[in-house]
Amino acid sequence: MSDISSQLHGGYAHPLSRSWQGQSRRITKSMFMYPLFISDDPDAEAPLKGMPNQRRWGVNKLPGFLEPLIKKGLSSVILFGVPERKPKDEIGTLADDPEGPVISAVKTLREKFPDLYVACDVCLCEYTSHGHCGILHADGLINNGPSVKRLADVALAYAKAGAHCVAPSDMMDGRVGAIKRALIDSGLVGKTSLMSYSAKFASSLYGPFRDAVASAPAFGDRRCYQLPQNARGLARRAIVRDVGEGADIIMVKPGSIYLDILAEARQLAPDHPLAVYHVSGEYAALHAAAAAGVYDLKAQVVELSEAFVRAGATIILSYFSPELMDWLDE
Ligand SMILES: NCc1[nH]cc(CCC(=O)O)c1CC(=O)O
Ligand SMILES: [Zn+2]
Ligand SMILES: [Zn+2]
Repeated sequence: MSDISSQLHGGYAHPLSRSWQGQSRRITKSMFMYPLFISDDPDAEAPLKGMPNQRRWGVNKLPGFLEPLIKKGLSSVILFGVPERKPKDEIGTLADDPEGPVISAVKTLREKFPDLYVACDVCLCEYTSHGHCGILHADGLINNGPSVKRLADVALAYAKAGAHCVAPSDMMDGRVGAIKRALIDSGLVGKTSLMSYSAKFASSLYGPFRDAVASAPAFGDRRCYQLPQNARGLARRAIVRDVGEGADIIMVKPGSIYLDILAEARQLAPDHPLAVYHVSGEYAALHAAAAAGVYDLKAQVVELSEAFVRAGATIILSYFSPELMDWLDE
């Protein structure tokens, strides 16, 4: 009954997650999941310097911003919290603050937009004083055990608040199994999808995101937990591991320059929805290149989306989601 491998319902509890179980070769609006930065200032609508057209949104401003996009066909979002008012600490206490940005936004969005699929990124780096994705040993190295326990608590708090999907991006070993176990033990496993950032590489393409959420590590880097750029083998092992630990959706990140890994993920997890994260650095670079006349932005974004789908993606996390709701009508 409570075995991890027997839990399938959470992966298709929502009409949208049911649609992702097919493997369309065509780009559709329902493939796009829009990443949103949520401030703890409820009235924020602050432009982000490295990411044209993106903002840090306060909970009060979010419904007005999203309503027209949902009317045009936006069907899913993924939330990242940005605490600007309360102090960060060593263990990321603010991550599951009941009055914090993510939990408030989940509740608001579930109430205002009953059909919208709401995913929550699960990580500690936005909330820790040191900016790392887990809890640290005294010597500054990642302490995997307590990190996994803390991340499972955070994921559970988001699921309890109403998230359709929890998505751990921290890269600790064993967190997918721990989160699945927490969902089973709390009775939420049948309605909450678990999307794992399985093959997330230590990339130079995350800079604009780290500026947006103020999550750059205060010292060191993330190379001891995110995957080495050359690591095809580790990526394959992580994908297989996360399938075994009960992930409902597998993700590869970044997108464009990891298409080979995406195609491998499709082979290794042929029966799972497969997500690709078209990350902040890719987004910023596309805007810069289009502004320099290298190509037409829409043409290039649609071409890239074709490439993601051709390689096997069924879900695309993209900051271009708002534009795509128009472009895919044309
Ligand atoms: N856990 C942090 C996290 N979650 C998503 C991104 C990057 C997303 C983007 O660049 O758009 C990052 C940055 C990082 O790992 O440093
Ligand atoms: Zn992180
Ligand atoms: Zn290490």
